[in-house]
Amino acid sequence: MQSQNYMVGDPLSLERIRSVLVRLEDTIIFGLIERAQFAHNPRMYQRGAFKELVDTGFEGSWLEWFLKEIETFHAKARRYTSPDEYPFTSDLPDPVLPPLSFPEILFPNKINVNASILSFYVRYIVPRITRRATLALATTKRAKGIVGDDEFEDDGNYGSAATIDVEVLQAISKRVHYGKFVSESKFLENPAAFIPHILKPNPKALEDLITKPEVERKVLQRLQIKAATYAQDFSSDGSPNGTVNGNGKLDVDGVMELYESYIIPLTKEVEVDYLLHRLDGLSEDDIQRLAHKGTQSS
Ligand SMILES: C=C(O[C@@H]1C=C(C(=O)O)C=C[C@H]1O)C(=O)O
Repeated sequence: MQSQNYMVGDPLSLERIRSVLVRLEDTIIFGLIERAQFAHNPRMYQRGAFKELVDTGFEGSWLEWFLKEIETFHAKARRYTSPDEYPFTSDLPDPVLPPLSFPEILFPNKINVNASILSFYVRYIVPRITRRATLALATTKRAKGIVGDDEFEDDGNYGSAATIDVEVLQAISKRVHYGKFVSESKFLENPAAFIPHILKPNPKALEDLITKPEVERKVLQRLQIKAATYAQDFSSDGSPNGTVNGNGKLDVDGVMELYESYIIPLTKEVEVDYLLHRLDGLSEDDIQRLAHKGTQSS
């Protein structure tokens, strides 16, 4: 499985890299709209809750089992040989296809923050964006005289909801790990600015160098407009009919929180971690050449 994203144009053009991040906003927002159509279904995220049904000995959650099964197949199709694809599952099988020759764009690294992504998605994002569907379900069940709070958050759509969860998680993972391309681009633009804080590790100084407040402000401004627009319902002639009491297909504030509290900070964490290891294994001469190169690639 080959991602063409970074294979077209200058792979380290910051403008082109950012355009991929912008496009992933749509993928993530529409995935959240789809997930918001189902109830929270907390059982899906409880480790061991389905262990008598899934693989013997698998101690993970329903969602983690879905990830393992889907990523096992995708690994055989060489999805994770691409430098912009990162699995949530460890110990995946080797590809059945011969390796593709990817251009060596990123400095060799083993950064994978998917465990953090899975944690914040399950603990904070799913409960938040499924509130409306969960409330509607509880109202319906109460009207039918069904009692038992734990039932109120469960519509039984474990397969559909997990399928969408995997798609959203893969899009968030790609977006966050694209921070490596951002970092490589910024590093090669001005290696001398970064090298002192790598040789004498200073994560704060590196974070200050990669942080672009104006870019972040525009990301959040664009997201708010996109989420509010996509959250609307549209009448049969295509005209937007807004939202009812601010309730559209999606919790717009939830999307903003996802980016402001999780996606952007984690992207910057990836950028800084990538930079901290950017000189690993290089000789003094290599580093000196980099320090004097400026905007040429190393
Ligand atoms: C991704 C970049 O690096 C940082 C992270 C950003 C983000 O996650 O949206 C935006 C700007 C920077 O603070 C970038 O410069 O485009």
